[in-house]
Amino acid sequence: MSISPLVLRNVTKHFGTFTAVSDLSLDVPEGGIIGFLGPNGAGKSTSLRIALGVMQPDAGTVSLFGAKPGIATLKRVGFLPEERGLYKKMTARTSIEHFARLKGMTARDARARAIELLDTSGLGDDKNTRISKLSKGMAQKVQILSTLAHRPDFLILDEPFSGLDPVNQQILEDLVRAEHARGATILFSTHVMEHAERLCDRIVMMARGRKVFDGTLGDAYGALGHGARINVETGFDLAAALAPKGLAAHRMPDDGHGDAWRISLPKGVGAQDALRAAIEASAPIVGFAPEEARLRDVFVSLVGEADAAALDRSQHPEEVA
Ligand SMILES: Nc1ncnc2c1ncn2[C@@H]1O[C@H](COP(=O)(O)OP(=O)(O)OP(=O)(O)O)[C@@H](O)[C@H]1O
Repeated sequence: MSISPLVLRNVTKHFGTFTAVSDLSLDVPEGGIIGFLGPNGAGKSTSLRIALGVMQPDAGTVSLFGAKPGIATLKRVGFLPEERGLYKKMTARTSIEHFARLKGMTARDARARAIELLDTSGLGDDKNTRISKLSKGMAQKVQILSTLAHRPDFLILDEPFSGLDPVNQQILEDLVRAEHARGATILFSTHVMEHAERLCDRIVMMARGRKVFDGTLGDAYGALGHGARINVETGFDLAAALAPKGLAAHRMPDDGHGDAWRISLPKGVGAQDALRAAIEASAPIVGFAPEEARLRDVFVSLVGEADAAALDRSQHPEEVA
């Protein structure tokens, strides 16, 4: 039987009186590609640091490839920390070589691997450019390539997509898929649901230090089922109006047409039934659309609109006044 790359059991971490991670248990199976989701401050980075032994938990246990995190097990891991950092005087190529050699690759293999990775990631022309002369996004790509240069069995990436433009996010998604196809197990944190929807076979959702969901994408969508979006005139409480009819409604981000609500449809109930129920409840309807479940909706249904709004602010920090 294969050993799980990572098992956390009942991990808790306090900073003073604040609980950053609360009773987290997590199993990362070999060959999985797992998205660790949640808004800023949910406890994702702290959990990943604990997983790597960078930080000790106040309670609970960590098992990395069946042992406490240590030199031997960490060689099998590639870790992209949230705080990015490369030596400014090194070039793109020598940076990757440097990290690959730290993980035990020979000088020759590290050099060949660095060149191959830079060529396939659109940085072939910048092999010999110093880090200080690269754009922020390019430097981030170099750091990601440094993380996976030694062909680790387990890649842990903390917010790998943040700071990259859409083209480079796509390149990174392809790279993650290629690493997964090579056989690597992947755990990455993100507050952008779409990356998880496209890449993951399993997701773990965090909010305020607690795990609120752990399962496959199918489980996540199944938990919510199909839905309908109903917009009503501002101020009308659709949740209260539909509750007596056995339908749950959650507030969605405003889309410019009154207040938007998502109705979760139980098995056997169609979107038209929800519309009929809203009409019967005298809801002042201004818009209606049947909807497939999205991960964000799952998150809203689990943690409520307030925490989901925190997730949106994490995705669009520039929109926060
Ligand atoms: N060393 C520390 N000392 C005090 N508080 C900390 C420390 N590290 C993290 N925290 C707090 O713990 C909470 C969880 O932080 P963490 O970085 O794990 O969240 P996250 O989900 O990774 O979010 P982000 O994407 O913003 O990093 C936050 O409120 C943060 O301010």
